[in-house]
Amino acid sequence: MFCLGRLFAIGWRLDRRRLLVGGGLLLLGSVATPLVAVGAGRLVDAVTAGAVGDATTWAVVVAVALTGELMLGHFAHLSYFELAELTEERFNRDLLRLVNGPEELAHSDDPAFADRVDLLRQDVMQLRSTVQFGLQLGALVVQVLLTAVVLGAVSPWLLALPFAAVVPVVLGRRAEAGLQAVREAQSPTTRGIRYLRRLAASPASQKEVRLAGGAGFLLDRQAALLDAYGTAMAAADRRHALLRAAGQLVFGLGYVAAVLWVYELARTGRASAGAVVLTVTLATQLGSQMSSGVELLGSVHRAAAGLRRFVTFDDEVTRAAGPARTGEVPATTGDGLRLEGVTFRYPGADGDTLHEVDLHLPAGTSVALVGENGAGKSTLLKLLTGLYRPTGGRILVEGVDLRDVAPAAWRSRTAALFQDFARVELSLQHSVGIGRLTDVDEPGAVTAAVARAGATATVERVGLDGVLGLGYADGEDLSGGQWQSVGFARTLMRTDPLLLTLDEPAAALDALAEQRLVDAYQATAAEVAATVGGVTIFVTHRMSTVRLADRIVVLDGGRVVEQGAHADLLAAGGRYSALWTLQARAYAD
Ligand SMILES: Nc1ncnc2c1ncn2[C@@H]1O[C@H](COP(=O)(O)OP(=O)(O)OP(=O)(O)O)[C@@H](O)[C@H]1O
Repeated sequence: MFCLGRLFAIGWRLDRRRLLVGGGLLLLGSVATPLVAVGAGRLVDAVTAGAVGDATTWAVVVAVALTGELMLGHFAHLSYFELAELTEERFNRDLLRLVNGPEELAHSDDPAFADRVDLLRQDVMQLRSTVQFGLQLGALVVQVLLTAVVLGAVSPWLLALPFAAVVPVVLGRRAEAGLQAVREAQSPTTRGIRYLRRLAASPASQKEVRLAGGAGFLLDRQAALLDAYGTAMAAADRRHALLRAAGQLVFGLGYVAAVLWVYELARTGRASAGAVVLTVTLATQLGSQMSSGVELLGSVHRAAAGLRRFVTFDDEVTRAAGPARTGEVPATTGDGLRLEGVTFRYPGADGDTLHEVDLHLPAGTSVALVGENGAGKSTLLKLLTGLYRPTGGRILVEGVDLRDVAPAAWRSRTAALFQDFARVELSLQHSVGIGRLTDVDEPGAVTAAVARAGATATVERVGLDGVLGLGYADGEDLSGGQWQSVGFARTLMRTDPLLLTLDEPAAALDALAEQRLVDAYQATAAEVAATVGGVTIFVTHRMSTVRLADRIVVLDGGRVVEQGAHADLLAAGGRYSALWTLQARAYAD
């Protein structure tokens, strides 16, 4: 009832006219159903008595009631279909808000979070029609009450039949709850099945799957998961079916008793033939009403569970966000960035990825971050850009703890190109422009960023209005390197960042494009250092680029093992020197 109350309130706010029209039409329709039974009974009595006039009247009543029942349901459907669309849109918006709600990204690494979002997506589809189900349920209750009144008028004993109809409804509801619990417990398996399907069918992975002849392997894994899912659901379905059958048996026995009883009344002259027809019709209608009731209650029950998940999720997101942080980003950058004993562990991970990192990056410094695969370079950037919070230690911006700064304020002063940069399949103007939303529709700003990123050739080919990618439109697909240049241009939309980070931004670029990128990076680094004292961090394995930085930081196993200028680190003869010599030798050979 909590669910229906809230959904009706939502429906009322979304479109009260449609809610009232849909509800009104269904209510009228609900009167029509028992009227058909009453009319049929009276018709039989009129025919047996030879009263042609009465028979005609009741025949018309039955015909009108039958037509009305069908038509009203049809018109009601038009109203609540529109309402369902609005409801779905509202919950989708809510879901997007909640998924993006937590200020940090830590939740998105939690598999349980993905499970929940998956379930919520399914819930939206359930919730969209719940107002309709609620209205139909209401109409059904009115029908059953009217049926009870009419049956009671024939014989008070017949009132037992509506009660017998409640048994299957209750048992069906219990069965549905059990089924739902099993479905939820199977969520990781269904997620796995969906993932394998995507892996086998997505254009990105299909090439490798095909070359490796891996389709069979993936199909086998999928079959194993489907098997596990099928076994769990089949057992639950059996229990569900047994409970429902038990309920229907109770009603069936009640039905037989009611028919025998009214037959007995008629045989002993205490009821007319019309009363027998009336009772049999009502009892039959009650049977189908009961089935609809079980279905509708099941749907409402599922929607209630979904709505509860939404409410709990909302509470948790709000709680996780903690009190709103309103601190300003310090205006000047003399001290720059400091990391003090920064430790970080991914949610659910067994160990720390970063250990007690101490770093001071004065304002205006250009930094190259070096280290083997898995050393923690990207993780450090995620912490610095405020996407994750350190699990220990603190990050200071101009002496202000990042924890006290409003996340949105800090993000608005950072610009980043991540290793797994997004391929934003919008028009080139928007794909780049969303790097700074205030200028998203400014062709001048986008053209300038594109030029600095060295992606002018892409604009010439596609045009600013040309859609990138083939995801949903007949757009222009780009090569990996071109996508990366577009991502770089997006990053450069922010012209005054206090922190600019590029994580292996040249991984997909050809030698010429890489050189252009390095030049653009250096120019930007110098510019932001001079104008706002911005710190720039470049992650790369290319030592010729690394040497250009003011400061080189070497990470190993999540620890800073060396830092300093190129010449000092070479002279120190440590890890950096070894890496340098290795690459230099490779080039010399
Ligand atoms: N979302 C995540 N959840 C759990 N562990 C993660 C996650 N992302 C990274 N890790 C782990 O953290 C460690 C550091 O990863 P990170 O991506 O920071 O390394 P990296 O130095 O950038 O490596 P590369 O040079 O390969 O890009 C790795 O062991 C990785 O498995």
